[in-house]
Amino acid sequence: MSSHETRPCVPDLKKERLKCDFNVEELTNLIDGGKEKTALRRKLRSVISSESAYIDPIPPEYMSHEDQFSNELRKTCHTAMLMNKQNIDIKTLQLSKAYIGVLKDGDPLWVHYHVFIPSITGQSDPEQQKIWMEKIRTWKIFGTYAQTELGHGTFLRGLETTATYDRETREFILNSPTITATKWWPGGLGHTVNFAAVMAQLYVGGKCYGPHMFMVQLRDENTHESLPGVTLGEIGPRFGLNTNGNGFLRFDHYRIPRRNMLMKHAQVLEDGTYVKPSHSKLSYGTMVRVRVGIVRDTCIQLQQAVTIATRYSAVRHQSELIPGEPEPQILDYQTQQFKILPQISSVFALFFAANSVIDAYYSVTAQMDLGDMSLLPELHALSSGLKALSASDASRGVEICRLSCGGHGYLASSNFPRLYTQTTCAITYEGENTVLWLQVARYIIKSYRSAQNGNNLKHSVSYLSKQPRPVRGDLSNNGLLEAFKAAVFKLVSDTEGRIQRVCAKGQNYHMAWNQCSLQLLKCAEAHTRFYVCEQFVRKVEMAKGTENVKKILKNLCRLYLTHHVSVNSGDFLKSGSLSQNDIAVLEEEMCSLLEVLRPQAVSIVDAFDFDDGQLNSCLGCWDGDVYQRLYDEALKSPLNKTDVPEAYYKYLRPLMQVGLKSSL
Ligand SMILES: CCCCC/C=C\C/C=C\C/C=C\CCC(=O)SCCNC(=O)CCNC(=O)[C@H](O)C(C)(C)COP(=O)(O)OP(=O)(O)OC[C@H]1O[C@@H](n2cnc3c(N)ncnc32)[C@H](O)[C@@H]1OP(=O)(O)O
Ligand SMILES: Cc1cc2nc3c(=O)[nH]c(=O)nc-3n(C[C@H](O)[C@H](O)[C@H](O)COP(=O)(O)OP(=O)(O)OC[C@H]3O[C@@H](n4cnc5c(N)ncnc54)[C@H](O)[C@@H]3O)c2cc1C
Repeated sequence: MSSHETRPCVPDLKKERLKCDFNVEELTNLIDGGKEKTALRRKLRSVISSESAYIDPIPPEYMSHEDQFSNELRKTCHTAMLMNKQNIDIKTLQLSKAYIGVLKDGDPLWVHYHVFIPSITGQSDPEQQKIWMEKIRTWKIFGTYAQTELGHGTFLRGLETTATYDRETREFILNSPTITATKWWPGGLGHTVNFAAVMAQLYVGGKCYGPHMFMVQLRDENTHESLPGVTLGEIGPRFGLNTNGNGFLRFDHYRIPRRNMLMKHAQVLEDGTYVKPSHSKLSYGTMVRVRVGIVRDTCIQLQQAVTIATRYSAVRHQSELIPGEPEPQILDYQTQQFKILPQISSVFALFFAANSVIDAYYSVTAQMDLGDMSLLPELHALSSGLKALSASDASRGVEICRLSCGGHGYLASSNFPRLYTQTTCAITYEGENTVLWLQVARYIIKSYRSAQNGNNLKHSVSYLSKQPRPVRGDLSNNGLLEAFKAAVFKLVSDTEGRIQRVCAKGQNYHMAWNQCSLQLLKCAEAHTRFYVCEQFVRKVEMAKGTENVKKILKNLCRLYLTHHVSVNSGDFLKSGSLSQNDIAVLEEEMCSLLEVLRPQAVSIVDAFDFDDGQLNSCLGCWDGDVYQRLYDEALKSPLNKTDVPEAYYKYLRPLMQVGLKSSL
């Protein structure tokens, strides 16, 4: 039973919480990664929530662009100070969910912590790390990751910023030769950071060696003024995340010492000798790491959205289910359950997938540190696929949750607009999704061809070694996983065959690839979906705990499988791995799972254990007092300060006084 049950809430939510048939705390512990982690998160949360510095003076929606930025910078700097004072590692805070809700619409130091620091630790040699990390630790250096330019974000070989080695002075000269070479987007670049890890084309002795990373000071450490040869600014309001301080940067023949090239993997020696890395894509390592982290971040954003939608759906009553009877909770409508419960199952699918890709990341990078690069392509494909799938599933999920709350979901005070802009931008940043899907497809097609040539495949693509033969009519979890394999195999073999046919007609391979790219996208998504399903099934099989928690996990897993079979039924039918009758049986099972899970829905989202401050939503509060909160929040609008606004006297009254001249 829920440990929160005694806290006051509206009768609808009380009734829901009384239906709970599992240990909510146990599920919370599972999601946190153990009892100790739950305790640590709550301890951190109590530190955070007792800080008056985190209270916004007015709702940020009513602040100017400048004030919003300043307010969030104030809070993020306060956090650094606070963690220092409390002797808490800031990374521990950020990796627990405790910090959620403090920063409302971005964090000017997010890229510093999550992209810049990993670049320094992952791309510089031990001596460089020692110097820079000490300055980072003592807050002398705040940095960003400056890669994207006005002209190119995706195609890194097309970047135009140059870093030319001057053997005489032993310096690199950074230059932005064109307008399109302007660095554009890096978080915090505008007015926050004083350093950047800059991706630039390395030139030595007139030869281009491709994109490499450089540590570049941009602002004076004392005055914070931009240094001569550096032009900086902010890029203006965005769709969301308006306080991330995204900026632009131009170099005018700006000189940095030779040792400011990040030299863990490649080096330029004093005499200009270029020492190449053991793998040409090692300088892209930061992106792999950040993509892995995005799976977890988007999962947490979806947790917030489903918590809001589920609680609201238990409180909201609308229409009649049975004529003449009282209006039911909207959660009783099957269509509403179908909006929300698959999103809850998605949270768990992403949660298990995030854990497995994080494990894979650490084991592959440990192997790479010993010089074995063989698993890098697998890690690249896995991290790219899971980043793309998690960002698009979470973003779609948040939007479905918003829609499930009707009109009130459209209010800023529901917090859906912010959750949506946070998840949808993850589709774009750190590798645009389509582009990443095509990277996954490249790996799958290459693997499939290798198998066709008699080689044995390993890891996530091993099932492409030979045609899977699922047992007809086996609709168990393992049976469905076999059906998935067969469906993906068919998609991949058909697509590869089509590429070959297009080539046979005289088209070159690259054009054939482009002509088949819609199918390639499908292959990539289906392969990654299969991976997520497999992880879900295996992790639930291995889960320890009480029977009732295991039952919840099993039902959610089954809902995830049946839902995705239903959505992609055409692929299963085409491959012959499932029959029409199988699909019908599974869809019926999916509907009964909605009914089975519905009474537990509120308690499952309670287990995500967000407090009201974190959800920041009138619709998702613990006590369900939705209508009073909506009303109170509306009263905060500056327009409500006066009965008759200034704009009436300026515009509406003169118009009303003139009146219509004719009766047109
Ligand atoms: C309320 C509080 C909220 C707080 C804030 C919340 C959120 C945060 C907000 C903002 C976001 C923050 C950060 C975002 C940071 C960024 O976006 S940084 C910029 C990221 N940019 C990208 O990701 C660029 C995408 N492009 C690429 O990754 C590559 O260029 C490419 C498209 C993959 C292709 O590269 P290219 O050099 O052209 O390679 P090519 O196509 O020639 O392929 C060669 C082979 O290399 C393989 N490969 C490519 N990448 C990698 C890699 N990373 N690792 C390993 N291998 C790689 C590729 O598959 C090819 O292999 P083959 O064997 O030849 O097939
Ligand atoms: C909120 C936010 C924060 C960011 N933070 C940073 C940061 O801190 N540092 C940084 O360096 N960058 C940052 N970026 C930039 C981000 O990484 C890029 O925007 C992203 O990688 C996409 O690149 P692009 O903008 O050039 O898009 P484009 O590549 O121009 O994409 C436009 C369209 O073209 C399509 N397309 C492009 N190439 C192909 C292809 N090969 N095949 C098929 N279709 C293709 C895409 O699918 C897309 O539909 C940020 C962006 C955002 C939105």
